[in-house]
Amino acid sequence: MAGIPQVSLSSCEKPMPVIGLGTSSYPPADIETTKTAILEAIKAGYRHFDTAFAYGSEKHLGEAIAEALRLGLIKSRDELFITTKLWCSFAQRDQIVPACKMSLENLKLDYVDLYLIHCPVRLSEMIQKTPVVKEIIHPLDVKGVWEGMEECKNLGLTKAIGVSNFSCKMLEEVLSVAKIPPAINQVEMNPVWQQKHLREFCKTKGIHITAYSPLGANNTKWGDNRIIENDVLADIAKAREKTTAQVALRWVYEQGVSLVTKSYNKERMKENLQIFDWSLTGEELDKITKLPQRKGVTLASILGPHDLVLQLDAEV
Ligand SMILES: NC(=O)C1=CN([C@@H]2O[C@H](COP(=O)(O)OP(=O)(O)OC[C@H]3O[C@@H](n4cnc5c(N)ncnc54)[C@H](OP(=O)(O)O)[C@@H]3O)[C@@H](O)[C@H]2O)C=CC1
Ligand SMILES: O=C[C@H](O)[C@@H](O)[C@@H](O)[C@H](O)C(=O)O
Repeated sequence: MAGIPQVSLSSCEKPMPVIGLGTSSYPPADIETTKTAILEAIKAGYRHFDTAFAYGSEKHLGEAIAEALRLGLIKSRDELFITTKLWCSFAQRDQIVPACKMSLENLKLDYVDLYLIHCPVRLSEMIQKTPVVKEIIHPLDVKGVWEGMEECKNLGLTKAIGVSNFSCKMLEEVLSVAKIPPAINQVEMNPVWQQKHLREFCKTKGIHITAYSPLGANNTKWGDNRIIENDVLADIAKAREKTTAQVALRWVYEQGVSLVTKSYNKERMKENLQIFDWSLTGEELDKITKLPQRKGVTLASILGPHDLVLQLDAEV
């Protein structure tokens, strides 16, 4: 296996491996399954893990890290790049540092490498089960929330801060108040949702993009088989003796972004790492660029089709 390339982020001294293992599983996996998968992933070479308060996988990941250290799979926690996310129910100035500390407690870590605002809305109730009723959805107080995120970084609770599911418009708002600009915007991106406009915008602002659901989140309630069963990708895969998943992941990587993809299957997680010692031809890239575009994960499909949510979806 070729080594995993790394990318440097703004305002962060630690580089990030360009591929990370996602830990949002459907249906939510139990602790043993998750721990076993993460340990297998570490053995396979993964060093970057993506979790969120909302996934309920922080504790599982924390236990897996502790076990990996006990087993000597890694010598130090510093060898890992760990991302977690501020849930919308804690998206208020004075709740952010405590929410970050709660995640660190779940993870049994002193710091995370990256802390992201999960979604550009605030929920006025502690709720993890979605969709939610419209009365509890509110616009984000961008200034207050970003100050809270900056405080997390200044306190050393996280090495870098960023956002997720933010449009160009929302990013402009963050940039207009930020002392520390967001290092990352984590968004859905794959061959059928290529995010050209957002990518161009982020490039000019020095914000790195991480692609989530690069395989279209097949077999989850928020995704489908539009990538895994895409004929164009399948034809390229056949001709190149790769899998459709590898073609999709390689395409994402070749766009200069990083990616987080989830597999708890030992063979598939290894398969997903085998994308760094070959490349797509100009003709193959061209065919993929021309694929019809359709957003898969909308905020409305998660939070419910409420006015504010639909408005935010329309901005992306
Ligand atoms: N910030 C945000 O709002 C969001 C962030 N994320 C993050 O991104 C991560 C990845 O995105 P996710 O939505 O999980 O979707 P992915 O596109 O990574 O797809 C995951 C699904 O694909 C399957 N799979 C994995 N590898 C292969 C393969 N080689 N061939 C066929 N099927 C495969 C997995 O099943 P199996 O395990 O059985 O292999 C799983 O069902 C999440 O886990 C989460 O950490 C995701 C959504 C939103
Ligand atoms: O309800 C569905 C799931 O929890 C979904 O909201 C999350 O997995 C989200 O897509 C994410 O990963 O950030």
